[in-house]
Amino acid sequence: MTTSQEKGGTAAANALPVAARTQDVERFGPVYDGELVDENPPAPRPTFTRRFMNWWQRSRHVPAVFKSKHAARQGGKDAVVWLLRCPWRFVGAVTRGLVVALRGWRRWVRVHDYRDAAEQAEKLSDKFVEIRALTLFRWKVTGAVIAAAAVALLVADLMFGDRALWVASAVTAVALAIAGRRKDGSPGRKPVLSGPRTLTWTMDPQVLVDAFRDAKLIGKDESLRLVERAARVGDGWAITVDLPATRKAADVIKHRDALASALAVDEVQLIAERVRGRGGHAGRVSLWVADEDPYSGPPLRSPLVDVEWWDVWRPVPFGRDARGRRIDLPIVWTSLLVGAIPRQGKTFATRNAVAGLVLDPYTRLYLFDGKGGKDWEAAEQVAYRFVCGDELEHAEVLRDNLIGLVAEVQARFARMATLDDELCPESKITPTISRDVHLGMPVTAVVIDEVQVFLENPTPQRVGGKKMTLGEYIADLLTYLARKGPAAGIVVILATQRPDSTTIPSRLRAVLGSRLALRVMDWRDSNIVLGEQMNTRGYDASTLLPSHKGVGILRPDGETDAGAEVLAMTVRTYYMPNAQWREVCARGRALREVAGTLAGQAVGDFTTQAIDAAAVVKALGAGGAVETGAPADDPALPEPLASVVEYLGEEIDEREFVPTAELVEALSAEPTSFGRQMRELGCQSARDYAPQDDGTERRVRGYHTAAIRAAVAAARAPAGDYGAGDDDGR
Ligand SMILES: Nc1ncnc2c1ncn2[C@@H]1O[C@H](COP(=O)(O)OP(=O)(O)OP(=O)(O)O)[C@@H](O)[C@H]1O
Repeated sequence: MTTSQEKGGTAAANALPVAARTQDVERFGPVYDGELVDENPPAPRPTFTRRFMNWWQRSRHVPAVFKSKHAARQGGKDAVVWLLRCPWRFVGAVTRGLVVALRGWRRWVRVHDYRDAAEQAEKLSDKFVEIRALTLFRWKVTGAVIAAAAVALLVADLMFGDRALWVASAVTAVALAIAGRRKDGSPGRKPVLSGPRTLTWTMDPQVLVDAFRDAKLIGKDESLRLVERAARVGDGWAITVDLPATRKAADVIKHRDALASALAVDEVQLIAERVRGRGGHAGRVSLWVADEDPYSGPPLRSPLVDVEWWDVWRPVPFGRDARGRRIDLPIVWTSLLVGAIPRQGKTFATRNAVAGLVLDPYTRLYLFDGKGGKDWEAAEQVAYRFVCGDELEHAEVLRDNLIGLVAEVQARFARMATLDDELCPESKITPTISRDVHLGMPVTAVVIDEVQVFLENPTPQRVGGKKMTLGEYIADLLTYLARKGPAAGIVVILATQRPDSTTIPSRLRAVLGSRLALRVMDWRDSNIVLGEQMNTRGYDASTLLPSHKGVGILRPDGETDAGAEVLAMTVRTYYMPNAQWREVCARGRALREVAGTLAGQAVGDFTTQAIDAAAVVKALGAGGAVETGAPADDPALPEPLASVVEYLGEEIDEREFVPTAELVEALSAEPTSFGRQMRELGCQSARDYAPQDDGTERRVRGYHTAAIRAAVAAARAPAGDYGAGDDDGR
């Protein structure tokens, strides 16, 4: 995103439908013009010059300093620093050379090599007399050399004066400096640095190479290639390096903490990212080392507080990364899960996303607050439905509204099927459809804070002849909405302080597109929010600090400013205290009044539409078959997948991991061909912990149920079916 927030506000305002713009909108806040861009392409250079410049820029033989003004400036600075440091480095090298010379002489005079050899051959006592004689002889040689040198110096002094002494001293110093110059693998000559090495490595990239070796990210004989030298970026230093061939940048990200330790900085200060796309490859890493904890400053003010209105089709300002880069989160066509232990900023983070919806008058909000506090109170004035509380009656209202929304999804798909291709090209809602009040399909968000309160409700229900708890039914409804709703403009946003596998069933998690994990208890909880195996890829929200309120790991669904290829990033969410939140909500109401879109509870209308409950149950059955366990004789499922699904039954949703040994035994299958067949069906085995008979846990080979479910979905769903994703396969 290249325009500033204010520009964004203007662009968004221009996008307002004519109906809304022609009414009396009271404007406040500055409105800036867009950035001027020179559209005229530069005149092409003569071919030879261009070819020469190309060669010059790419040639390995041309030093980097001659390639750009920036590099030349940096090179000049480096040269000055080098010159200033020269005298100190020379003194240091001479001192180290002296130590090396003295050590070498000591070893020689004490006949260490001979002594060691005799010791190893266990003949030390036999050789004792010989060693002693040799030691004595070497002492005598030393004495003779010193005496000869002293005499030679004296004679030279007498013959040539002080000059001879100076020349001799200079030659000795240079010899010692050469002996004492830094060389890898020379014992006693490795730099031992104290304190953070951030500054040191910017001066001497060898320190960075050593850190990579110490962190075991490269081998002892391997080195790094500098792609971009250390430069100041924001409040830290950035550098881009190429790893040796076959080493992977993903491993550096995974073992970031080991590298942080080797560089003697806190891991929150070290940001390691892969450089992808053009100019990047699997072995190129960009490192940024912050001068201090980048998340410790004063809270960040949300840009949404200062905009007149927001277009919800644009990613919503969500926070900033450690380097201060803005992170915007796409809201439409996806869904969001926020998980964290209490008091880490879950509600505030969720409010950031919801603020974007509040500030777009063409959106509809269903808000359910299971906490029952005043965090969401202000949104009541704009919400189509607002429910606050954790009693049975509140859970029932939620259920009824979700049933209504499932019916609404079906109705929207039916209506979209009748629209012409120009208005609705892909059976998906578009900005034009969502803003056409006559079509009645506004972007609608179902926001549930503390969703676990509702999902754990044990009240028995009978749904389509099947017995289940109210919580399970709500989970099924939410799963349907998160799976089918986004294409119809219905967005699910859930926040929970209990991100465990029993509270949020995996079938629901698997269809939630974006995830934000603020601090959680352990890596398992982190994986539950972010997706399977994310800790092994270097993303573990349990390592975030308690003092880092509002800081979390975001795994976005779709492209963010950090790029579509970025798997996840640590983000410090914007802080919108209650006063600002109230302001935003009041503005949202005013905008809806002007646009004529204020509806539902906000205008005292509590009526609900008549719903065909049987159609909803049927829809759930069709949409939920994959998650709730397939019938064994399902003809769509090939073997051995069908047998695996039959064997696991309901456990396919309840368990995370099934050992191969267990499956092979239960199905009486031959292990090798079983593995091959599963692989062919797109179900890869993995290694993970599984409980043993003796109560311990051991890492064994097996299948993650998410992978099995994904393979089931792939085997069943027609190509391109929307939402057939899983935790990792998104
Ligand atoms: N982005 C942020 N920057 C700075 N401080 C924040 C941020 N977000 C939240 N906080 C602080 O953290 C506190 C807890 O936030 P919040 O109420 O959102 O937590 P929660 O996870 O929803 O808690 P609970 O689970 O109890 O509802 C807030 O009072 C606020 O002071």
